Amino acid sequence: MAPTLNVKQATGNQSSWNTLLPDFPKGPLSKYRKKASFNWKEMAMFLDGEDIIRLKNRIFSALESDPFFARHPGEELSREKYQELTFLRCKRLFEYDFLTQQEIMENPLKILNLVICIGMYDWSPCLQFFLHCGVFGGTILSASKRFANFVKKIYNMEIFGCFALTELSHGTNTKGIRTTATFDHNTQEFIINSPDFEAAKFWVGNMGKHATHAIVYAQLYTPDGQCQGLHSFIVQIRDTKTLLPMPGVMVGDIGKKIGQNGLDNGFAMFHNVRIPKENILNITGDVSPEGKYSSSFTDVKERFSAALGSLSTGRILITAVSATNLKLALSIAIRFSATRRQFGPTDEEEIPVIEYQTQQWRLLPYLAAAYALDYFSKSLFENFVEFYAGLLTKQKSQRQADLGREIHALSAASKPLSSWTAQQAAQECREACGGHGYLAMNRLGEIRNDNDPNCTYEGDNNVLLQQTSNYLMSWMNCIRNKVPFESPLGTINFLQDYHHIIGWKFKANSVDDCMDSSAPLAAYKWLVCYLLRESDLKLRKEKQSGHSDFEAKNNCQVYFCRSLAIAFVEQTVLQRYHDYTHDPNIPSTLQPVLKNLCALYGLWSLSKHLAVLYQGGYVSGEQAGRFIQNAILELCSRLKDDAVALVDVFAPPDFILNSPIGKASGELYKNMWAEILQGNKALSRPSWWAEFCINKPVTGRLSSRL
Ligand SMILES: CCCCCCC/C=C/C(=O)SCCNC(=O)CCNC(=O)[C@H](O)C(C)(C)COP(=O)(O)OP(=O)(O)OC[C@H]1O[C@@H](n2cnc3c(N)ncnc32)[C@H](O)[C@@H]1OP(=O)(O)O
Ligand SMILES: Cc1cc2nc3c(=O)[nH]c(=O)nc-3n(C[C@H](O)[C@H](O)[C@H](O)COP(=O)(O)OP(=O)(O)OC[C@H]3O[C@@H](n4cnc5c(N)ncnc54)[C@H](O)[C@@H]3O)c2cc1C
Repeated sequence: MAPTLNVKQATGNQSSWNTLLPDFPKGPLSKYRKKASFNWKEMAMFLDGEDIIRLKNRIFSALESDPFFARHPGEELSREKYQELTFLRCKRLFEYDFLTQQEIMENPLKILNLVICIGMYDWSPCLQFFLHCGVFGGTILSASKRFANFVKKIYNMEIFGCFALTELSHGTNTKGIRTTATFDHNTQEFIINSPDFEAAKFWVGNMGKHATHAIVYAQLYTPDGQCQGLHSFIVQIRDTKTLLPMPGVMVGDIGKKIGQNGLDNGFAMFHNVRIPKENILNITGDVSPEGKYSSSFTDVKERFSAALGSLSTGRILITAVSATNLKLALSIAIRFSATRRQFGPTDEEEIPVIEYQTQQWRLLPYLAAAYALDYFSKSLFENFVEFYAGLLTKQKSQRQADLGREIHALSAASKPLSSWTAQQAAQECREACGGHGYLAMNRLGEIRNDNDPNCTYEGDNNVLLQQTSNYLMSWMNCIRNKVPFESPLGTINFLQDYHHIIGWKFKANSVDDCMDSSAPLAAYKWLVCYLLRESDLKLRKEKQSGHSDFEAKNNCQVYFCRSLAIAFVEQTVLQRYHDYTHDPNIPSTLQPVLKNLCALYGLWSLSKHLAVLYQGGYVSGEQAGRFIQNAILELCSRLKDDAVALVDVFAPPDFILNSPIGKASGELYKNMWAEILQGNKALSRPSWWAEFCINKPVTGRLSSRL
């Protein structure tokens, strides 16, 4: 396995911890904080390092003291007001300019932390800012030097951008995109057209109300009438002085969504919109003044991959964004569970609900997942930084191409894993907080609804998983013929041992044998090899029985390729986290709890595949399954007293978390009560009081109309 994030952080000393990480107020959570097996400040310093903690503190305290970011408890904003406020907040982010180019160059992980910190406050301004600077700006920046003028205008907000790939009738199927860009060599322009309303660009973030420019994906037509496939173009859609639509552009807002309503998602139709020739993003191809098409990619498939390459950035970030939502939801639910008391062994004493086995089993595996996925998303981001550096320097090596494929395969499965885990966790956390979890002020509904589109945008989860299984299946020939192979990040290297691994059996003879992550890791390696073999066999059988490639692939998804992609990415996340937590350089004060988290994540994830493990003969007998289940319960019980400290490590300050039941003091009732009474109309008589008091209904008056 290629090196990932190293165990490199110095934890500093007690006094530096106290300066950067102030103590929490004393209160009902103190009891659990005292019981923790480790010091949460040491863990935070170890995981993030001093530099990142300083950055986080800088961002959080700027937002907290800025009136534009003030919270308004009890107030309900209209969608229009929320969109306006989101834009004002986005402008403030420009004014803060939290990261210099120098800082980004020195430590690119700071960008990820910037996204996470702003998103922890609210995803709407975060996405608005990132879609403009990162997706719109980043795509243009990596295209070629000829866009320097655009780049300047992007980063001083002279223009505002969006990324327009999806259309009303096509999203996932990018080959089906129907917007056209026809080159007119007489005027040296491209003419952009939407053939009909079903080809209108749709769902595009920032397009609804305010973006002035869009990266528009369209089928490129050269004057010889040839379609050269999907390419992207910079198209001005609104006047920068008036925000009115440009001639030939019909642009608008798609309406209220389930979440993220500060963000204006929009549609646009183009009618003979002319743009200069230079506005083609010449990443995969270009057109000469005479209208001749050229591309550095001879292979059409390779050109298509490169045209969609920028989508991997979003998928990697969404892996981290979802892990962040997981952390937010858990911070609230675990602090609540450690302070909420119901029932008890005696009539006198009620116990915190976290003491119940079911509550532990419902929450603590997600806590373990939060740690594992957080680590994975950061390590994948670091892999991506290497790839992006290659793109900027126009690397054309085989390694660069292989790295792009591997990162695509990993991010196409890590986005589904992370977004689904966060989605399920947000619901579990909501229920784990009982009725109070359903009160909007406690934020679990917002977290759940804002996380939801992570499962869909930047590629639907179920379809993306097919990309990962295609990648894995592509090694089958090498495996069959025993041809050596490896990948730049080494994530598939273990498949060289396929013929040996496929014969492995579950070795644990006791619960104790399962308590280290090496046990689930071995099982995962077998599971991936088994599912690979079964998927390959199934595909070949489907083809032999006369099905077309399309039908055969379609018939191999459920229980085969889909499970393969999920098992592979879980295995990869676990492998990386296992290597990390078992590194001898981890401080001895932190290693035991980190190892417990890793083992719990591995066993809990694996337990969802128990049926296949039995079906394929890796485990047999009643005992094996019982060992795994009992090990999960034992790890939950061991982690129970560490849980509050483990969320203290990643929970943002109260102002950012914005949940009375999740506040660091643990005074859940006082905090909720205070917020309820702040609601601006909580105690007032309703404006429609007379409808009850004066205008009484005449019972049965309308029955004759039925
Ligand atoms: C802070 C967080 C940011 C959040 C931003 C939120 C805002 C949201 C924005 C958006 O949603 S923008 C729109 C996003 N849209 C999509 O992601 C579309 C999803 N669909 C696709 O990406 C693709 O069409 C597909 C489903 C991946 C592939 O479809 P298709 O079946 O037509 O092609 P294939 O034959 O499978 O692929 C051909 C070839 O290309 C390779 N490839 C595809 N994508 C990539 C990529 N990104 N990078 C590298 N390579 C790629 C694919 O693996 C095939 O290669 P081979 O297998 O032939 O080697
Ligand atoms: C909040 C939000 C913001 C967005 N922002 C942007 C943006 O800024 N720019 C932009 O261009 N787009 C944006 N999108 C669009 C987004 O990228 C698409 O919605 C996404 O790619 C999924 O495409 P779709 O909606 O067409 O789904 P569809 O492809 O129609 O999927 C519908 C269902 O069919 C299933 N399905 C489809 N194909 C297959 C298959 N081959 N095999 C099995 N099942 C299949 C899917 O799993 C899914 O369940 C945004 C979407 C949302 C929700």
